[in-house]
Amino acid sequence: MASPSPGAHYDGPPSSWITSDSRALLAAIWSQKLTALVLGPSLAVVLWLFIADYTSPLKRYPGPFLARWTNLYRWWQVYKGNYAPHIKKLHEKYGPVVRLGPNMLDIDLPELSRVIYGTVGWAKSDMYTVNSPLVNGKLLSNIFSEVDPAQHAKMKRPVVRHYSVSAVQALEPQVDSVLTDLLSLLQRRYVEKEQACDVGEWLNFFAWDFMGMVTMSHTYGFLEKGSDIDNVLANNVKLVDYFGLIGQLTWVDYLLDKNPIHSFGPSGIPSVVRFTVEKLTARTKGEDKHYTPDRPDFMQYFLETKKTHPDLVDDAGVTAYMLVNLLAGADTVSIVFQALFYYMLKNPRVYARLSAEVRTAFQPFQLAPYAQARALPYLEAVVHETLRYNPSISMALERVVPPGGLRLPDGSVVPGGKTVGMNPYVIGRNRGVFGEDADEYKPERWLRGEGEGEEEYKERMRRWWESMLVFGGGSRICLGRHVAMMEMYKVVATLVASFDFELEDPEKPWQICARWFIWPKGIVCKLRPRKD
Ligand code: HEM
Repeated sequence: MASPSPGAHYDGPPSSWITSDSRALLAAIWSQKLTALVLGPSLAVVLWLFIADYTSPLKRYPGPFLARWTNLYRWWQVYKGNYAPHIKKLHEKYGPVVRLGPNMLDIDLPELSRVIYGTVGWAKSDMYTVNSPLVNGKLLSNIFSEVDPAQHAKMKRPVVRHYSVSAVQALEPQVDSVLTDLLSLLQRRYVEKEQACDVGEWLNFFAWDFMGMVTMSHTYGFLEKGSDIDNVLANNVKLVDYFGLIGQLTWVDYLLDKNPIHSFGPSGIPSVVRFTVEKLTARTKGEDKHYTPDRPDFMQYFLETKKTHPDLVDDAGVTAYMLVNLLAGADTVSIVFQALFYYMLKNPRVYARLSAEVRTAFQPFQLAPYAQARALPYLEAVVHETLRYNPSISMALERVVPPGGLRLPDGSVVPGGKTVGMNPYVIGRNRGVFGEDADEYKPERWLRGEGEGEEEYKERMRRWWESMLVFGGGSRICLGRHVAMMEMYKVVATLVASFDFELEDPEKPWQICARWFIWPKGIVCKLRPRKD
């Protein structure tokens, strides 16, 4: 019998070599090997999952089955785009504490908001680091994304005074100039031409141009163009969605956006970055034609900070503060505006009462001064109710439990190192705080009730605001909340005093996509000159 020589063709042993007995034997050996190969690791994984679940200190907290083992459950809910409403349903099913991941609890206990957001030592979770780019191998955090409380305090200290009520009131002329543009564009394009107007889209253009104006005395030009420019708005949605999605699986960020070989992350908004840097360069060279010292803006405030805190703020720091303003302040306000117009127009009672109040105070096309607008009680009620009912943020504001743990009202203790968070949407609809009708849009709840004493009313308002997390809380509370309030009061009062609005199809609901933000779409209206 010739053995096959190296390199020669070999057809295998003659079939007569393999008897049926040896075939059966071979098959048995292979099936044993396969069984060992497949079943062994599978059993090990199942055992590991069982042990991980059994020994987890969070095992007592209820939640969806898959969430006990993987954050993919949360990722999937974000991906589906109905996050906040879904989490609310989970709380209705499981109670105030829901386990949303192997190490994460979503908590609907407003009485704990002061503890989680208002006490020292509660760091933001690593979800936020997705928001910090990797530069030369180091995370470049910003005032929103920094997770270390001490580092965050260093970033906040130099700029916090520029967001105070008085600093913000000094920006009012900047608001007026963009508001004037909005009014005349709506008048020319829609009222005079009797065309249906996608009000949501225009409020979004306004919110972005407004942030450009208060930040660098120059708009990006969305209103003038009447559309997106360089895909800034579309890419920004991708950027924010990436944060919401990959924030659930932070390690994936190192395979995608922070991949050292090639980044697969979202493209970002390079033209906005370029525009911001150009404006800053022009200002520092004294060549900025749009800036006059009698109309301050945030860039000027931040440049002052560079002088007062040279150890903490350089040009890159000024650019970062400006960019965070744009990214944190445009979409958030735009979403609340859109929700306010949608719910106001869906509820004729609300629209009638608001327009009666506003029209008594302001003439058509009069730019409502902030001080006067915020003195209108029903307008205030509508703004507060919209913030409660439809906060811009759809996800929990995650924090890491400090080493001492978190004691829950049932006596259990969530150990240090675990992640907990409250969702502004869920908390805003908590029946224990806002009443059995918390799921209804009803601005009247913010007015003083019949028979309610002044002190009692003030105490209720204090309690409600303390519970609501629409602007976050404690040392990480939204820096721009006074800016947002000024913008909302002035814009709503001015628009409602100027035009009659009517939904083009009152039966057609808007569409929302709830990931990190609750993106609205489809608020198409007929606009007419104000009748009375
Ligand atoms: C209705 C509008 C707004 C809403 C609902 C809102 C909401 C929030 C929330 C919930 C946080 C805290 C996030 C967390 O703890 O994870 C936050 C932080 C922040 N917001 Fe706003 N925001 C709004 C408008 C603005 C505006 C207009 C600006 C800029 C002028 C702004 C700038 C910031 C900044 C800089 C932070 C980070 C603060 C820090 O960590 O120290 N926001 N915002």
